[in-house]
Amino acid sequence: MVNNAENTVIEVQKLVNRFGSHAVHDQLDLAVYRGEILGVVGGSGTGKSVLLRSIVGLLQPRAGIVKLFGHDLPALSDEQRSQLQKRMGVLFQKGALYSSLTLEENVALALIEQAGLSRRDATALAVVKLALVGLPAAAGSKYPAELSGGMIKRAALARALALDPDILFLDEPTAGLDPIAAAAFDRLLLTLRDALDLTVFLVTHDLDTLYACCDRVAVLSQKRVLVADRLEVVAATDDDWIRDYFHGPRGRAAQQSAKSSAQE
Ligand SMILES: Nc1ncnc2c1ncn2[C@@H]1O[C@H](COP(=O)(O)OP(=O)(O)OP(=O)(O)O)[C@@H](O)[C@H]1O
Repeated sequence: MVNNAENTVIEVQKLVNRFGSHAVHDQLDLAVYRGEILGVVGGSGTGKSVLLRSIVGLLQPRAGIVKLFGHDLPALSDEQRSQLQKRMGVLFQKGALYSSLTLEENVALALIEQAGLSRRDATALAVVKLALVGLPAAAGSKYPAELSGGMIKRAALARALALDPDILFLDEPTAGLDPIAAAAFDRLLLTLRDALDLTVFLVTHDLDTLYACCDRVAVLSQKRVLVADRLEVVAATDDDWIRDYFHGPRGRAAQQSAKSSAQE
């Protein structure tokens, strides 16, 4: 697909975010295209999560424009904004499931609160969503504390997908998972993107995920997007952080592992 204005689902222009005197973003530009998995990387504190929060409307930027599906969020009425926000699903960094609710109840709650479904319908749909992310039926009645990190991430993903969003935002979904669970999550993400025609905004530190899943990678540095392009173009960019990240021992291992998988 050719990336152009027609298939741009997120457009960020001249974004400025600041906390007190600490500038996080200054004139940041970024476009996200329909159907892609965009990996967002950068050193710790470069503002990846703040960017995510600005796009989904959880944080009011100091300046700049954030357009979703061509609509400028602040220009919309509350009702229009809330309709648009239903087209986005978010999986936050810590999974953020309610510990006092079972997985089924966690997913159902999103459907009750955001789509106004009855408890019965919401529970029936929650069962489907949990199956969609590959969880066994028995997991639905379990509490988060009873499950592995990988299963919790899947349940949080089921909740992010509860309202059938067009865009999925994931904040470090494989953080804290062992390599096998992380690779399984990567494969699930690719399958779901294709099956559900999703666009994915993926904040990650995980080099294996970048190689396994991402169509493009955006690097945050010096308060802006330094480069947003295919992985090989990004990895060849002349920048100290990029060199250390992509060409350090972990970067080389991830690249090697991606090559071996492609040959299998
Ligand atoms: N609500 C807030 N109030 C004050 N400062 C904040 C707030 N949210 C974020 N920051 C600051 O903004 C900067 C960027 O934070 P952000 O969480 O986006 O970084 P990040 O790139 O996602 O980092 P990491 O990779 O470590 O998760 C950090 O210095 C953080 O302390």
